[in-house]
Amino acid sequence: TSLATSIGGRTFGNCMMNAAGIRCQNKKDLDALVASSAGAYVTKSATPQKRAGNPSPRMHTLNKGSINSMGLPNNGLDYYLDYVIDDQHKRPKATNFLSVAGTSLADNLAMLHQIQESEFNGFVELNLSCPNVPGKPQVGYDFDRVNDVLDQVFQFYTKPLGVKLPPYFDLVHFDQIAAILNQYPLTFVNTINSIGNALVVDPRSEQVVIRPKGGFGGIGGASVKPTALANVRGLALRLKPAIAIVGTGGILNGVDVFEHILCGASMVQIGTQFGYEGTKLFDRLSQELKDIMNQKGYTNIEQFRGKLKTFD
Ligand SMILES: CC(C)(C)CCc1c(C(=O)O)[nH]c(=O)[nH]c1=O
Repeated sequence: TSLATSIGGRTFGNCMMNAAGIRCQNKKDLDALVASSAGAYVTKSATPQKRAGNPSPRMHTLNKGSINSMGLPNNGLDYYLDYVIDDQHKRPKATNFLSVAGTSLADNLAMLHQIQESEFNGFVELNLSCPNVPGKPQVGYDFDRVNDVLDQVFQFYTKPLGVKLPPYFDLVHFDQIAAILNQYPLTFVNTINSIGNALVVDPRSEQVVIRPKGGFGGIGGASVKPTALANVRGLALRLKPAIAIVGTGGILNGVDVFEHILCGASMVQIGTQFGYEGTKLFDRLSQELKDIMNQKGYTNIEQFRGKLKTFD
């Protein structure tokens, strides 16, 4: 039973990896991912310079979930670029993911130019949940802006690149974002990022649970799985086959991985649950997925990827 997958002509021994932002901010975290049974790793979304991020408490644990407003704490692009290039020398057959989230278009373009000129040969994951011009929603919810960003990026960026999308909740939005993405030579689309600007209240203290943004933050974990599966499926049905789908959101068990793949995901990412369980999560999920595949008579994921049935 093989959990291998391929994206953009690269093969991965395991179709599971971490989601950007969780246990991937420093060398120690990334080394643990390299040593784990995860098929790849992605680095914490990078900005040009190191950032401290928001004041704590900025992440709160929920029952099987999380809310966060971290504020992009990261060690800066140079730190992650050095790490992935060093790792690529050590493990030339592996494909590493480098996440980028500039707080402006200029920052994103500057970082992508630097990566383009470097010897990095892995995948860039461009985080489109990054902020936009004031008065506008995040880039991922401003379709003209998405088009503009990708148009400018692909004027010069020739290495494999994917985008990390926020969740959409309207079928017309699936149509609109897919129509834009299909115009570009994207290697993958990663869906979903946390469900933005949720609010968790502690009825005992009568207070919100995180400090930044008056308590508003992104939700991850079990409660987002139906939205995540809808976005994986909605985009799988609309994107050209050359654009692979990375499924993220609500994965706690092997059956959740199976469902993401059934909806069309070629790779899955785990955030919240990976945060709680650490890298042994990948051993557990791999065994659980293999057990499900054995019960169903599948020997590889291509046999069921995207094969979700409807009633008609
Ligand atoms: C939300 C941003 C801070 C603009 C990007 C980084 C990010 C964060 C974060 O660093 O707060 N948290 C998420 O759940 N998803 C993200 O993409």
